[in-house]
Amino acid sequence: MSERAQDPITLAPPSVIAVLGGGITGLSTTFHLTRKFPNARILLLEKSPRLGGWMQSKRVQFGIPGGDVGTAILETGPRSLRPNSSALLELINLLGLQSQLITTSEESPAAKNRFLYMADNQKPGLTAIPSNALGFLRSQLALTVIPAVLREPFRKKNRPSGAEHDESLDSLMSRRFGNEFARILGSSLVHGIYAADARKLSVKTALPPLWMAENRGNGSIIRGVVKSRKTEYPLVKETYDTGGLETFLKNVSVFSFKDGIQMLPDAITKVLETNPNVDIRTSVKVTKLLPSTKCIEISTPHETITASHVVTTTPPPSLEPLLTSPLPHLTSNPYSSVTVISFVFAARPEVLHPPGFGYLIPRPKNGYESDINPEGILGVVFDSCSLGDQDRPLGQFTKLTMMVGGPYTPRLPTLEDKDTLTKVLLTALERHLGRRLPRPAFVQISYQKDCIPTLTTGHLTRMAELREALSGSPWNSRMEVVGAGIGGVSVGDCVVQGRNAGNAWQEQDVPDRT
Ligand SMILES: C=Cc1c2[nH]c(c1C)Cc1[nH]c(c(CCC(=O)O)c1C)Cc1[nH]c(c(C)c1CCC(=O)O)Cc1[nH]c(c(C)c1C=C)C2
Repeated sequence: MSERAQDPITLAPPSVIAVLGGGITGLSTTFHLTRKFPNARILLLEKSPRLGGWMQSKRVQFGIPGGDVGTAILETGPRSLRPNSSALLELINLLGLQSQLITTSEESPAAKNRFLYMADNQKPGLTAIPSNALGFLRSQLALTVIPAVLREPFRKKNRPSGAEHDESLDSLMSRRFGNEFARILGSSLVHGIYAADARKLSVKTALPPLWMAENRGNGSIIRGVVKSRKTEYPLVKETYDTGGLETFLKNVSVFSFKDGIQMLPDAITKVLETNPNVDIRTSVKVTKLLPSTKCIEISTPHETITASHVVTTTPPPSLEPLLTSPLPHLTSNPYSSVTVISFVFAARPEVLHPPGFGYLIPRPKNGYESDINPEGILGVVFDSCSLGDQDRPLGQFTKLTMMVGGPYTPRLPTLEDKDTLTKVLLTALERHLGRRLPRPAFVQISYQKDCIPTLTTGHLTRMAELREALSGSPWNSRMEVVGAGIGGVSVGDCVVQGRNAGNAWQEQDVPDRT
């Protein structure tokens, strides 16, 4: 592929598009751009040697009693997907991945049973989060949840001045349901999705239905939930080519693929590799982006590439140092780092833990620096319950994953001292599960640095300002900035951003501002 944009005049469709970043957003972007602009040449640049970003699955082998060998898929990033994103289902359909799906039914214990580990309790232990109102009556959480929910509709409207446009999830939950409710349920939810502190997360970005329910209910979330929400949703619905996957996944809670979640980026890569208009380059570090009226020059240590258009999918903080013309708010959001520890035990799951999704640990009463939960454990996923079909021999061993870090500063041995670290974490796991555990047959530890952005209060306003800056000089709408740090952290959010990338270039190009 020639490095010069063939037709870099304004009012022309993109001729050479550079996509920066080869994670799920970059791959989805490239995939959809090839469909949108079949005549454009597309260059995908990734700084690391591999594509797929945080989606990384590995099949490991280990000994099981009787001298046999077991095999299991271990994930270091997202491990399962929810069927609530039409863009994701469409991508799976277009890639022909249906036959590779493994699913967890909504009726299975993995979907129904979720637990909290209440580290602050006098007798700490796992507590089930009830799945219905009746369940709460008998739950340990009854005293926190039931009065809070019953009282909420009668609490005065209390959104404070200064929070008219956004506030943290913790702040909204505390105002409406009380501090304990927010600490226990709000913090756990945010640990499980963002590995972050709910006191920093923008509720309007992360949980817009909650924010809208309060508006609709004239100050009460419960009243808002009960009230019709017809008027808030767009009347025109996008159409997605899902090939009937919605029906196939109708009663499915989560799903993955036979060889793990990495099958998704791998399948996109395979399709792109056969497209003569696509050039994928890994281990290429972009050092500078220089916009002009007609193109954007992309510098790497070895060459300068001229693109008519650019989509950058890398984390916004890593985009900032590349820019010769600054863009606002790229460094506004902090990122969470998580240590992911996968354990495989040569014992059946029902012997080691209750059937279910796993458990989350709420923020300690005295904060993240307190002595409660010194290991900084955010939660543990019982993978065998939802993803056991990936492994052999079926049902004969237990796979679970512990997540550590996020807003905590874990007091733990270093990663280099794997044996001691494993021992400390196993002791904590035994404490949580209230039982002795056998020696693990396999342990994998991986440190995921800056893997999830915390989209902090005011995020949506900042992103509107960023878009505004990109539409003006010198970028003139030639560059789009997308990805988890911009448009949402779920895999569905990343895929939909890739699907929408370049939509503005389709209709018309920007007027010449020279
Ligand atoms: C590395 C740890 C991660 C934690 N959260 C995420 C990662 C990669 C990202 C994430 N997890 C969930 C979502 C929402 C998905 C959606 O709404 O469609 C996101 C963006 C939910 C979730 N949390 C856990 C699981 C198994 C899932 C389902 C999706 C997935 O596989 O990621 C478990 C879990 N994740 C984290 C913790 C601390 C945790 C504990 C039980 C952090």
